[in-house]
Amino acid sequence: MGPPLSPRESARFVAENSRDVLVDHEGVRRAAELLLPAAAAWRVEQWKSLHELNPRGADEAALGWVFLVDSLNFSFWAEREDSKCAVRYGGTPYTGYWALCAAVNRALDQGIPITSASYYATVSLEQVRDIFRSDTAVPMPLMEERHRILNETGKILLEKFGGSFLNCVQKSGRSAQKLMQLIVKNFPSYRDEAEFEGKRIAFYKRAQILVADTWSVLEGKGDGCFEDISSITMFADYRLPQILVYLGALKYSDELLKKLLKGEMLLNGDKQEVEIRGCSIWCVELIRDRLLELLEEKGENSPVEINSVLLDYHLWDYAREHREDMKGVPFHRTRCIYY
Ligand SMILES: Nc1nc2c(c(CN[C@H]3C=C[C@H](O)[C@@H]3O)cn2[C@@H]2O[C@H](COP(=O)(O)O)[C@@H](O)[C@H]2O)c(=O)[nH]1
Repeated sequence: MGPPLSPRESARFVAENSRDVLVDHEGVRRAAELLLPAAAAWRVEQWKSLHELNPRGADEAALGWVFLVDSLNFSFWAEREDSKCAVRYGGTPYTGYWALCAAVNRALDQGIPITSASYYATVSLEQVRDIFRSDTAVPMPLMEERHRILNETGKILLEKFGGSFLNCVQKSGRSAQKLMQLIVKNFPSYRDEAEFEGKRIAFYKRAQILVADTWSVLEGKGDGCFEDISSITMFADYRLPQILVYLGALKYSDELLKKLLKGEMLLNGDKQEVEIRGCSIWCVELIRDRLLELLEEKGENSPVEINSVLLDYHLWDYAREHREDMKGVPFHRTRCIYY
């Protein structure tokens, strides 16, 4: 089997052959109109200014933080919405993805060098359980997998990149695509691939968000000045499909919706799981295209930066802020290390 299709081509192929998930083109246009006012204000600097747990710096340590966090950036959803893992940091309880960031910052404050490859390459399961411990009775999911990934990833970073993700970034020669390929080639836990209708496809969600967070922590400057950042697609997680359905840009068949409302699990790689993820990526590509058209029509001359990364970030934050309103729309439950 040859190399997989790129995430964008994989998304197009899935959307063209999907049966249980549909991109609603009228919904795409409405979503773009709804997002247009906010889109004019999107800036790469918001990754820091809007999120207090993200690193302030743009140095090697900040890159080490991003690499560690994105190596563990998966599967935070709780079996029951009313009892979930939470990590208190600076007096605030954080849940989901933010619980991971809070636990990393808590460890660093306690003098545990959790972002150093020489540490996490040999960290023990007991130490990992303690570092990522929840302040509720519900632990963070997939703790054993997180431990295995820390050891595997740390060892590879030491062997191939001198223990520094900055070295990996510098090998990419300011190309987002080259950095993504370096990541999936060298780090097995990032190989988010599948088979669909006889073709090998790839969504590379964690590799793409790692490239995006690298671009963001470096504020699009120096080693992070990727001239092809616009070629990175949205990150196919379990939150974005939920908000795309909520906005009416994505539609599920009655059969699939019934399954999700019952809370049935989908296996990573299942046909319906691939359709949800692939159609979500394609849907965001189309919303991005429509936003660019609308800005063109408006003759918007302010230096607006519209790409799928900033659109994804905004939709993800929007989903977090509108959790209550979105309660009626189910997210798909898949337990895996890829998203
Ligand atoms: N598509 C997309 N998926 C994202 C993120 C983020 C956070 N990204 C950084 C970028 C902006 C902020 O500044 C953050 O620093 C996490 N996730 C995914 O969501 C899920 C966790 O959800 P919940 O259980 O509700 O916390 C899980 O699969 C996680 O991998 C994103 O931005 N886009």
